[in-house]
Formats: sequence, structure tokens, C-alpha cells
Amino acid sequence: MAAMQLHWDIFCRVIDNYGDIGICWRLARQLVAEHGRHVRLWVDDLASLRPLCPAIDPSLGAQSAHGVEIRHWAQDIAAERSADVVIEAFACELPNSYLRTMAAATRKPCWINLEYLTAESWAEDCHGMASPHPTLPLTKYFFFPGFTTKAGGLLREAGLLSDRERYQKQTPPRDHLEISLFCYDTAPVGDLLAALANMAQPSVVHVPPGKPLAAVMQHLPGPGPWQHGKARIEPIPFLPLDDYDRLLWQSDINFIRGEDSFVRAQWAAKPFIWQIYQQDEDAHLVKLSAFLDRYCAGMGGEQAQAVNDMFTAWNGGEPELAQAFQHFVDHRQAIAEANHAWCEDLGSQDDLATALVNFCAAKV
Ligand SMILES: Cc1cn([C@H]2C[C@H](O)[C@@H](COP(=O)(O)OP(=O)(O)O[C@H]3O[C@@H](C)[C@H](O)[C@@H](O)[C@H]3O)O2)c(=O)[nH]c1=O
Repeated sequence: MAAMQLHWDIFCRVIDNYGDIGICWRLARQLVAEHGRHVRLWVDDLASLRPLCPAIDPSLGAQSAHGVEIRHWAQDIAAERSADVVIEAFACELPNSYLRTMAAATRKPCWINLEYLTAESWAEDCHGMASPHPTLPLTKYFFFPGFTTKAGGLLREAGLLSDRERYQKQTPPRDHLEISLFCYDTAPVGDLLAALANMAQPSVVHVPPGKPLAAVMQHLPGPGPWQHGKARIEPIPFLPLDDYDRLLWQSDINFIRGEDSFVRAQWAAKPFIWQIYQQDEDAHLVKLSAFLDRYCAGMGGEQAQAVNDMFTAWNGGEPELAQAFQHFVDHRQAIAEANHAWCEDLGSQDDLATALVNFCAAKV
């Protein structure tokens, strides 16, 4: 048997928001729990991990949670040794001192650049590509998450889908719509609130703190909760990672954003509306449409139109939001069924952690 790559180092630089750390933390936890790896997670901004994992103390240079060794990535890190596998998340650039330790190792580590998720087909072409370091005896591999077996999969814990199914079976039926609203403050939240206020069906909207709540407060007076026509709008605390999953599972419609909550909404197998993270020169719109092409391919024409219109309106395009949202709600049963099939299909592929473990093992 080839030597098991036991020691893994994951480096995460927090750009903004929670996506980078959410993904790295999730991956680290899973490598420990499901693959028996020893993982050190190096994070430059520990305060951003705290909301996802309240057990940690951001003032500590080294600590452990869920079996993961969490290290503060300060200016110059002192790593006694390099790991067998080194994950550089989202091209965060490894510290020079660490790179030198890697280069000096007798058995060179498997060095991975974990990339952002995109449904664009070029990502499948670039998945697994090697990039030799210009001066050091090291090779970096590009690892792309993705929606097909040609890419590196999506983060999905073992047992996640069965836990979700069990949980959803216990959720009692109700007359109103349960909605979770996780978005950026650039989303047309005022238009959504107006649409919900005027809908025939009552709704309860759960709003996490930060940008979603700030966006709501631009349109409603005081700190909330609010009764706004037919809609009850409720601020909620930021939930630890696994509690947030359960919110997605129990909601009828999830507004999600960025990358990690976007993936979690797909595992929830409920209708969701994605606000994509904005990029320069509108690069994100190409990414949005690449996802819509794949995701809607298995839907009927009317549902696909409703999903396309709502995603486009929510990301600042035409048509008008109130109309797109009504259309989306009208089709939500059929959209939910399509989501189920989409989720089953994705769930039959290797998850990202498994794909990564196998990929690295093959590079030894
Ligand atoms: C609302 C909420 C979110 N979360 C988690 C789910 C996710 O792991 C995380 C949010 O991450 P995302 O959904 O990816 O959205 P985000 O906007 O916070 O992160 C973004 O950061 C940018 C820098 C990246 O380029 C984007 O791709 C994206 O990842 O927060 C909770 O744990 N509890 C909560 O209550």
C-alpha cells in the first residue's frame, strides 16, 4: 500500500465575508472526521471563523476544534515541518519560509491550489493541471470543484443527504412560506419585500445579521421584527455551520449567496435563489449563466424560465423582480422536484474531500 498522506496543511486568507473560511473549515473538519487525516488549518483572520465555529477563541495562536489543529497565520509562521499535502486555498500564496521548508523535504508534499467553484467548462479543462515552481523543486496542481465528474466535486459530508431527508420528513406541513434570506446588500431586497407583502400567501422571512439585515433595514423602520403586509420579517442570529444547514432544510425557499451557502442550498434540495459574488467587468454574469445552463437543463420549459428570470432579476437584470418572484413561487413545487433530482445526481458523484484525497494519493 502506498504511504498514506497523513498530514495536511490548509492555508486560508480571508478576503471578505465568510466563504473562504467556511469552505476551508468544512474541508478541514471532513478530512479529519471521514479520512482520518491530521489537519492544521492556518487562518490569517480567526475572528471570521468564530461565528461558524463558536468553540474557538480568536486570540489563541494554536488551538484545536473538531479534531482540527487551528493555527493563526501571522506574518511569519513557524512551521516545524511541511505536511504531506499542502492546500493553498484560492491562490492565497504560501509564506516563503514554508515554501522553503516544503522544498527541503525529502519527500516533496503534494501542493494543491484549491480554486473557486464555477460551472464554466474551462474549469474542467484546467482541473488537475500542473504548474512547476520556477525556481524550487515543487509542483503545484490546480484543483477545481465542479458539478460533473470531470472536475473535483462539491463539499458534501458523508451522511449529509440522509440526515437531511430524515430532518425534512419530520418538518410539519404549514400554510405559510418559510424563507431564508442570505444575500449581499446590493440585492433588490426592497422589491422582494414589497412582493412578499402583497402576495396572497403569508410568509416568514429569516434574516441573518450583516449585509442581509442591513439591506432589509434600508426599507423597514427600526430594528425589527416587522410585519410587512403578508410577510413577517425576523432577524435571526448568525448560526453555526450545521445549524445553518437545518435552516436551509426546513425553508421553502432559500436565498443564498457566494459559494458555500450556494452549495449547501443544493444539498437542501429546496428551491433556492442565488446572488452571485460580484466580480470586475461583470465576469460573474458569465459564471451565473454557465450555472443556469447546467442546472436548468433537466427542468421543464416553464420552470426553467421561472428560475432563469428570478436569478437574473435577483442579480440586477431584467425582468422586474415582483413578477419574476411570483412566477417562481407559482412553480415552486415543480422546481423543488427538479432540485431533488439535481441533488441526487450531484450526490452520486465523489464529494470534494474524497476526490482530493484520491487525487493527491495518485500524485505520490
Ligand atoms: C448566514 C449564515 C451563513 N453561514 C455560513 C455558510 C457559508 O459557509 C458561509 C458563507 O459563505 P458563502 O455562502 O460562500 O458567501 P460569502 O459571501 O460569505 O462568501 C464569499 O466570499 C468571497 C470572498 C468569495 O469569493 C465568494 O465566492 C463567497 O465564497 O457562512 C453560517 O454558518 N451561518 C449563517 O447563519
